Amino acid sequence: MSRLTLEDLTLAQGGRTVLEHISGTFEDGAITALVGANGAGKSTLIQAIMGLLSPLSGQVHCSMPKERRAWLPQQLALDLTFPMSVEELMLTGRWPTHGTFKRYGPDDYRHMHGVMQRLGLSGLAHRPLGELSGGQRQRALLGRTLMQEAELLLLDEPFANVDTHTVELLCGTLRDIANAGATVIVVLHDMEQLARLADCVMLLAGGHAQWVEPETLLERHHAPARRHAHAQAPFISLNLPDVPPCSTY
Ligand SMILES: Nc1ncnc2c1ncn2[C@@H]1O[C@H](COP(=O)(O)OP(=O)(O)OP(=O)(O)O)[C@@H](O)[C@H]1O
Repeated sequence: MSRLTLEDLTLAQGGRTVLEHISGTFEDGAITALVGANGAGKSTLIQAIMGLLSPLSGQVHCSMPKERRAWLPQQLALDLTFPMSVEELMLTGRWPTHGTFKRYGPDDYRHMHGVMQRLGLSGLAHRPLGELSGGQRQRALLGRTLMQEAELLLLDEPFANVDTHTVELLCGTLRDIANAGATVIVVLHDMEQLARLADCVMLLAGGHAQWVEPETLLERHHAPARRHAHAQAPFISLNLPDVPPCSTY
């Protein structure tokens, strides 16, 4: 089953077309890796899926309610001078359903404490966001989406600048979120993480999208590495002219 479909989307930024004829269906419960070089249009596509950017043509069909859609932007895009604690950030996850000015009830706090425990944040509830490490901050941001009970989760490079323990925790939590039926789309640059997480891959290049199986991408990536054993690159190679399309799309 799918609650998110892209139909022949053309998207522009600043009057310039960035992506053309983008189509595809995102299955419930699947994790899709969104892959592409800098400037390929990954954030642009995310903005369109979130309803923050109107397409020039085509449509995003999304049947998840707006309050159940969550977007984790790149960490660099966040204002860390904003005076907010981990607990306050987590509780903002309740705003879409709960409203900004209503008092939080015992259920909200119970849920929050469970999420904090799961993400190893229990000792950091009152720490200002500006005093967190990259990994702690990313856990707090994911915690916010768990508070929101997101059914559509879009993450832009969630593993950038985070420690290995946090990568483990985030990967496990994202899989749990998907197993619970959510649609998860993650912008990834790292092959190891792609191998571990992705059920399918949407590759953006030259203004177009191609659906590929993760295994195909990994085989292509590792083939040159076998020939040049000392030159194995950790990041995704995007020179993939003949990648066959993903069979499920
Ligand atoms: N607000 C904007 N106004 C004008 N052009 C923009 C704007 N935002 C993005 N662009 C341009 O649109 C293109 C796609 O940008 P986008 O941020 O979607 O790429 P990306 O794949 O997410 O890149 P990165 O990996 O660097 O985050 C780029 O050429 C970028 O310069």
